[in-house]
Amino acid sequence: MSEVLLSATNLVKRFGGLAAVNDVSIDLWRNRIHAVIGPNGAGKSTLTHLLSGDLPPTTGSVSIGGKDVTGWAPERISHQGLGRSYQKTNIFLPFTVWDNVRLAAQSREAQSPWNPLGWFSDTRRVATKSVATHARCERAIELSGLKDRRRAVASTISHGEQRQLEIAMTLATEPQVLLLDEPLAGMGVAEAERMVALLLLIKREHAMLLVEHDMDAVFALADRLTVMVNGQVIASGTPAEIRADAGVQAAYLGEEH
Ligand SMILES: Nc1ncnc2c1ncn2[C@@H]1O[C@H](COP(=O)(O)OP(=O)(O)OP(=O)(O)O)[C@@H](O)[C@H]1O
Repeated sequence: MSEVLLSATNLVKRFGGLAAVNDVSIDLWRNRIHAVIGPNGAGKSTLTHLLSGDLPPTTGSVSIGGKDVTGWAPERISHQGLGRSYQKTNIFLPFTVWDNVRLAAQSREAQSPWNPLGWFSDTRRVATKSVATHARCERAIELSGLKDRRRAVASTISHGEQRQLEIAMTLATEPQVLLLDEPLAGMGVAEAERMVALLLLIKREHAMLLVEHDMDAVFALADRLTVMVNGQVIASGTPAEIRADAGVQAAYLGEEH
């Protein structure tokens, strides 16, 4: 059954005189992908930072699972059920796929701030203690399609597999809501197709916000779209509604979509 897992209301983020996000409201539903599109500088990344707690909003509110999380720190919001991937990779390249996922899973349990190098020396002891962590890692790796690559060192896997690994690391924290910032960036056609299939699989159990410039992927994936320009929402609706919106065509999409 579909339900709203994250609700953002009238979010505003000002940087000095610039309103990078200007009165944006968005609901994320379980089993639905909500894509946010718009030209460079539209405010898409800033919006995801507001939802994850990486930036506090100037005004407006965010709730997750019905709980008001406005102004909470990112770690606390993560514990409330939000997972996010970043445009800039968080992968530790000298470590294996499995170790990266395990570190991400353990970040969920740690009391101290995120310090992966410190934890790494301790991982063997923690892993044997924590059957639940192990199971979470197994599931995240399997779901993200990396089962056969678990022992590979992250620096040796392909770019597309590294993006799958980021998804696995996010899933290992068992989020209800996923914020994905350009998961297809830099991918070739075959890698992009694999990632689209993966995201369709993952969405069944999650609410997902997708920021992505690859419009073929966006229109293949999104159940709803929000179009931002200069910090403001100029349109929001189904893919068919967005395709037919003359204002969106003029401002962003052009003729091909
Ligand atoms: N920390 C900051 N301080 C000042 N201005 C900022 C800051 N972060 C973002 N901005 C500005 O806010 C606006 C929105 O930026 P944002 O990165 O959210 O856009 P975007 O839609 O994600 O762009 P892109 O598609 O290029 O990633 C831009 O004008 C940007 O320069």
